Amino acid sequence: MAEQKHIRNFSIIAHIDHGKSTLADRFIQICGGLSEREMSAQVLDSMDIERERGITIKAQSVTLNYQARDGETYQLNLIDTPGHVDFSYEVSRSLAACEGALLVVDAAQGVEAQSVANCYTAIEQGLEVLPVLNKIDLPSADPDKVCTEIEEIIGVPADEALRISAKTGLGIDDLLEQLVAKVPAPTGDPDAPVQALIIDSWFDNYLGVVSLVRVVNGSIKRKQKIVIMSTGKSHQVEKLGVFTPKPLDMEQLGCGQVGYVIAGIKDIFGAPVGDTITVSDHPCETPLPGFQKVQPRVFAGLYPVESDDYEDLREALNKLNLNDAALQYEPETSQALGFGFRCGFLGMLHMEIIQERLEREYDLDLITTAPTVVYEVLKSDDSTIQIDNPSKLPSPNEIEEVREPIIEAHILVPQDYLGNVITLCIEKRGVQKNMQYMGGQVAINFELPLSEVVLDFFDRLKSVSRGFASFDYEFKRFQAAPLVKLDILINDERVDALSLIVHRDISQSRGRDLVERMKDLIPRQMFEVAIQAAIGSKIIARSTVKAMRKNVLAKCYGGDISRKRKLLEKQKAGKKRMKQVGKIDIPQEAFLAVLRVNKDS
Ligand SMILES: Nc1nc2c(ncn2[C@@H]2O[C@H](COP(=O)(O)OP(=O)(O)OP(=O)(O)O)[C@@H](O)[C@H]2O)c(=O)[nH]1
Repeated sequence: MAEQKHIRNFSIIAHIDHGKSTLADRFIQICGGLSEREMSAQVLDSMDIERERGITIKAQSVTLNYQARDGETYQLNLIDTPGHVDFSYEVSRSLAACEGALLVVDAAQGVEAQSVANCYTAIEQGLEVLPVLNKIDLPSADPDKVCTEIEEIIGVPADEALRISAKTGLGIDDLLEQLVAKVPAPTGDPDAPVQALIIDSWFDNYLGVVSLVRVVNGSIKRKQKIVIMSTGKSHQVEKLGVFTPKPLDMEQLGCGQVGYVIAGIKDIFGAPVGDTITVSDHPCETPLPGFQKVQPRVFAGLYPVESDDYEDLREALNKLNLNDAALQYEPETSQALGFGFRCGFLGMLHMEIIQERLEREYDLDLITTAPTVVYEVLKSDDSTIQIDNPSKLPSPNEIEEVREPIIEAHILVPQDYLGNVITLCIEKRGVQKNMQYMGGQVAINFELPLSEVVLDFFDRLKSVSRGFASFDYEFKRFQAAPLVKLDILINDERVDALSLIVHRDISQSRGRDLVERMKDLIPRQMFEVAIQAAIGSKIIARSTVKAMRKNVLAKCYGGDISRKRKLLEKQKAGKKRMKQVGKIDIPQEAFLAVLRVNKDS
């Protein structure tokens, strides 16, 4: 087991695509964690979806042994952090297990808003931050300029920043040396009562709950009785060890180490993230501080296409929630969609990922309603309520005012695209707060309604700046605005799952766009379908889906039953991700039509 003074716990902070995974792979290669063949796939991104989307979502760790130039062998624990703006809360979680962080900046792209935010988190948590310039092999790399940016925008000295190429391997040895020299060893007390922080937990069908922990004080041994402090329950440690990145079982996890603990916990809420583990024969008195609870910002309804899948959906959400504390859900019923869950997410990417995981890992077919933010409503009786579902907005005579969430966006953009970005923010009802020129980049702050940001702001920002602008945001306050509820009626029935809350000034055009788009999305039925948009009792737009001319079954002449069944099955397959509302089949796309309307308006 490594001596405490030879342990280095660190994370890599980087904006998406700046090369974090490539660098991690390079470390693993140099330290001999995997064979050439095993290196073929990037190892830190462990979930399928991550690999496909090329983004890192969940915190993972890898333990490496590095033989340094001073002749000593160091144990390097690399804790992975996600790079997308939706997941910044997971960054602070990973950083809590570290003494140092490598701030990796693409030497051709320069500093981006997300890495600024994450770097501040690292500094706040008292970590030693080492700036590193990556992709130095690219002809477009401008390391001097990027060094200036790091100093001006982030405010960390960059004169000793190493210039590396994670791709070619240039400078990686020097970087490992710098890491060992500058990142401090963990300071815990090996003789104190055990305190281990749960950084991540996930559910394994064979092993039960697997937790990634950072041993802060004392040490945990195999077979020992541990206690999960929040539940007070004790369990015997069956296995513990480190990821190399393959799991490597050990006899004990020493003070300062990061590794996994498996203690036969079958209850999926048995070892929550942020909780403290101690041992039963000599327990500690107080738990570690844990993590701040995160607030979901975007809400949507998730409904099984087949109502029989409801319990499976609940079970799947329970399991996902174990290592994704940001995911919130509670049962909800919709007149149109039946039984489902209202789920809270950090942002749109988070929502898409959860939906994909539910469908892929848990084999569920789901309908998602259009995402919405939380509104605060001051009612005429002076009470205040928060609503996360537009259909719950009280009727206008009960409402004194409706308040929407306002965020402050911090945007970094090269000067050439500044005009486009400002135009976009103003279109999204933004109010400019601040602007500062730094090197070739401009840092601007805008206050924006969150509802305008969650839908497509990120994509639009990328497209108007050719991918160069980056942003980060924080919640500011609720603010009154003239907001109204727009209802959609299908054949005179109000479909609660299609209601949305919009700004009064654009409600007319939004309603018209929406019914037009729905007309194209709802397939023809045996009868005419009228689609209407209404505000209160006033109809503001209407469109019609014409009746279908032919009946598929008519072809069967009522005779051949097997043929008929085949046709029906074919139809059923085509019906996937459709929901029958009344007598009408509505496809998934129609529920999300509002997202696209937003893009064009
Ligand atoms: N030329 C060059 N390309 C690099 C270098 N390092 C990484 N890349 C490339 O940059 C792209 C992004 O690298 P990744 O390592 O996947 O980026 P990442 O930061 O891990 O991205 P996330 O996992 O989404 O956070 C890949 O196509 C890499 O091959 C480098 O030093 N030089």
